Amino acid sequence: MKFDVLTLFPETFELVMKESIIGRAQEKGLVEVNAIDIRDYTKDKHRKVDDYPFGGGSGMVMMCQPVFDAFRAVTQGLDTKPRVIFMSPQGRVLTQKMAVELSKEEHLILLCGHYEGIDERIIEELVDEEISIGDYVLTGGELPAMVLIDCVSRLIPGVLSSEGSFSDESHFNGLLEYPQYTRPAEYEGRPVPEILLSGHHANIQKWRAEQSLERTRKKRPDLYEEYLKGK
Ligand SMILES: CC(C)(C)c1cccc(C(=O)NCC2(NC(=O)c3cccc4nocc34)CCCCC2)c1
Repeated sequence: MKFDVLTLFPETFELVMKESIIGRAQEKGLVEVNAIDIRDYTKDKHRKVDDYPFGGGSGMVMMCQPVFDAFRAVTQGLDTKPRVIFMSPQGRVLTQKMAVELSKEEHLILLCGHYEGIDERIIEELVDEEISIGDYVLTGGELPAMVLIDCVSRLIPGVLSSEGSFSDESHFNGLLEYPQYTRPAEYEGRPVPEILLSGHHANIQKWRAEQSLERTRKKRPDLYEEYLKGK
């Protein structure tokens, strides 16, 4: 899977994307993350990438030319146009189901906005779909792009070393995780549920399944509904 990220802050990606599982996945050649600096494609002698909005208003808007030319640089020579995703508050909110779909792509181009936004003609012409990571105000699309890369990369075979455990991880079946404990068995007088120390694997699995269901029903009734529908 190749991610080409069009951004004004490529160094942010280099730092985050070489760490942890994404870094290892890149070393294994399973995932490639290229941060493309939109500013490298500006034709303006002052390397301008933004300008005042037509119609007035506060803030600046990202201009067409640098983004169009960065896009062309990434896609030139390719026989198929990769799927272009604009990380945007106006997009469909990212879910695990969408991540599974995206993980089947070979090559994704992610576009990150900044300032007050991007010129609409970029969206009309280049963008296939807008995806949001959630309803809150952010400074740019960079963190959302890293969130998308993280959740999609984990789904690529070979990226997660413990592939086996993935299947029983509760988010795989859409439920919240059961409570987790580790040593010591009693911490400052606080015990670990007996069942987990019993060694009865069938009972432990049953208890965990009940805990996942109960927690999801209580904390995320929306996910619980989804789960019941999917059963
Ligand atoms: C109603 C709501 C959602 C609170 C809202 C309404 C109006 C504006 C924003 C907002 O944050 N504008 C700033 C902006 N955000 C994002 O890029 C962004 C935000 C959230 C999730 C995202 N997922 O991907 C990208 C995301 C970064 C600078 C360039 C313009 C977009 C938010």
